[in-house]
Amino acid sequence: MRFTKMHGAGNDYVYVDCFAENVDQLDLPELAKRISHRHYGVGGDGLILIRPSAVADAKMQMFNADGSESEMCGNGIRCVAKYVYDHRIACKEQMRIETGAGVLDLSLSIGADEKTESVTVDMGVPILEAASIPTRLVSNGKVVDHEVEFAGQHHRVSCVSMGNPHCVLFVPEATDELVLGLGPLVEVDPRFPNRTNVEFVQVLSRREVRQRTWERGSGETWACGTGASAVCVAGVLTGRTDRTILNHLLGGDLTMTWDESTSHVRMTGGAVEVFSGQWNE
Ligand SMILES: N[C@H](CCC[C@H](N)C(=O)O)C(=O)O
Repeated sequence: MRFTKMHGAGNDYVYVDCFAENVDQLDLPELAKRISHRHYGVGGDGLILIRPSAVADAKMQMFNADGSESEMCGNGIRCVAKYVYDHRIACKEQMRIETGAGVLDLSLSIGADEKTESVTVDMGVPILEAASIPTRLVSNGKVVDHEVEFAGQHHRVSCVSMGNPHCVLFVPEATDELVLGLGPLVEVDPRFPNRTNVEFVQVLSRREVRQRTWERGSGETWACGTGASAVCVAGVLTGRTDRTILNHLLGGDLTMTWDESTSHVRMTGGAVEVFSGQWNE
């Protein structure tokens, strides 16, 4: 089976082109675990399948490194768009990609070499109702700077779904103790029935933040696009940041806007193809 390694802001996945490869007989959660392994496999934050779609130019199916499936991946969808354009599956600078969180619109910026340089994704309208995220932190309404106790410590959290669940904590500094210590506890806290992705965010100014991410099913990653979207929304809801921010993640920067008139979140960032190979297991 041929695969391609790609990353968006250092959030790296193993991509399989299912326009060319047949994966029907494979145990996909098991394949995701093995191929993502950084010592025994190709190495990555998970596995993303680029599939034909009946309603869009392509369909993205995404698995975390632990084999669990997620609805959406913001860095992944930019890479899927780049692959679809650069490999001439659809030569369109405006394309639509189907995800577990609906069909999203993407706009590609093409370089002089005829390859995709950056991609803007319309991430849609964030989901804020607690039951739909889902979280049981409150019985109804939004979770915005809500005081919560995790392992005996008090924190303020804001919860946003971008199709997948996020819990955002604004902190003076995103330390290892928080990301690697608290992150895994929040991920599996029973008040998040589907588990959750966790973002630790330092506000640098009203227009600039620094984010570290503990991802559901993959641990710390170098970037998270749905997480950056959730952070953009949470920053506005809590009055900390403007509607357009530059988000510095460990592996690169993402520009985020929560549009006031449409309520849609837009994300712009790079997408990089690193290498291709053949998986022989
Ligand atoms: N890194 C991805 C998100 C993966 C989310 C996944 N860990 C989940 O279980 O929802 C992003 O760029 O949006």
